[in-house]
Amino acid sequence: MRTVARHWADFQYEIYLNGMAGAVPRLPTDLTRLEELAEQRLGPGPVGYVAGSAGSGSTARANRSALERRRIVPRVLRDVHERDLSVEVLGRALPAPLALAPVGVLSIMHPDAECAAARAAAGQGVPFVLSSASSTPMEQVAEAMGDAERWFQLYWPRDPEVARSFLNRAEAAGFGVLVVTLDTPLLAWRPRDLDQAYLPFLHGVGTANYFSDPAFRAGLAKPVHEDPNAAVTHFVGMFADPSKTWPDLAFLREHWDGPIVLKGVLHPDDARRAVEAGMDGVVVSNHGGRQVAGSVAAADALPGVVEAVGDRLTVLFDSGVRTGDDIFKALALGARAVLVGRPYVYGLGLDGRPGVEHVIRCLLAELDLTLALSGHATPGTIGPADLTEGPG
Ligand SMILES: Cc1cc2nc3c(=O)[nH]c(=O)nc-3n(C[C@H](O)[C@H](O)[C@H](O)COP(=O)(O)O)c2cc1C
Ligand SMILES: CCCCCCC(=O)C(=O)O
Repeated sequence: MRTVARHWADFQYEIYLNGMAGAVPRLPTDLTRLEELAEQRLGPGPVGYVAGSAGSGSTARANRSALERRRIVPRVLRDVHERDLSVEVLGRALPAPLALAPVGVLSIMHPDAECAAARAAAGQGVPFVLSSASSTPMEQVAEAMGDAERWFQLYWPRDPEVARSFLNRAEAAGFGVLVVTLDTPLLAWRPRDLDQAYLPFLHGVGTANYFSDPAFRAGLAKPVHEDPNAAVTHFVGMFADPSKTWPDLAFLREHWDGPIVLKGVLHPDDARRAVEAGMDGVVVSNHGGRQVAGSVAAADALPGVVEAVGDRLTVLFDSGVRTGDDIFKALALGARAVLVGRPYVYGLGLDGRPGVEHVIRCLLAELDLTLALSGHATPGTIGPADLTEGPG
């Protein structure tokens, strides 16, 4: 089950060695600088879609301040010479507690889109979570990844035949974990997209899994290429179903053999219901602040969910992770692993597959060093005692 330990911090030495030969990294190693660079190079439409969040952005800001407010209390003299970031998640041996979050429509950022991001993840051994709303059909992404660890994110289609078809296709294409996103039964009020009237799906971008799906196409009067507008309209009506309730999860359990993880859980009672429904995990997430404006910060919700179900479910975390120390803090609050969204999307936009690799390597090198400098040799020894809450 265990993976061979990788020396993530070696990336630091690689960078310095390259520097002796006159080369500096193509992208900044402070990943918080990527958004601005991406906006300069790619323009406001696509980057506005990626960077944007719900309402005035208060949830996205709260995500950051909830992580920044928590401070690591380093320990010394603990023999951190040999380190191993590997963890077991949902029965899978991962080289580090990190996965790439499901992000739709990656083709707005780079023509190689999901395949480039998926190859980068595969090369680093990090799971890639493919969005239902990808610009590339799931089978093509699977082919790009070989045997590498891949999970499929479901936007639960209104039509059960389409839902069943997605699950069958994902299973057949080797996606091992189903991540069901529950926080987006409707698209939130997102002023940055509204002000630019920019929504790629309405142009048939990010609809590849639907337009390639036999059950979806069976609902169209004409083939997609003959009437693309009708296909888009069908997609908009199909994409999600706000009338779903907890008992509906039985359908997914019935049609998916592997682990099922519910994404977008913030309340301990919802986490308890996930246990009752036979789910395997939850992602404590507020969708990177893109859904409920004024929502609780994901890092503030994490301890309550861990306390409620941490001994019965795998608790994952996302929303606001930008650095290795953010990952450390999420682990200290009880997450088993974290998902990262926007940083890798900016890396993709700026440099394709190498840009995504850069982001993964920076995050994990920084995590490795943070672990060592805080007195830990493995993620397993990190806990709440490693954190304090600083002022403001
Ligand atoms: C442009 C964009 C598209 C997204 N698309 C999806 C999606 O298709 N499915 C999904 O479950 N989450 C989606 N998310 C949310 C991410 O999975 C994740 O929860 C969020 O990005 C984490 O926050 P972070 O960006 O601060 O890391 C999207 C996020 C962004 C930024
Ligand atoms: C109408 C399709 C909406 C897909 C939403 C993708 C997403 O999760 C996000 O933008 O956030």
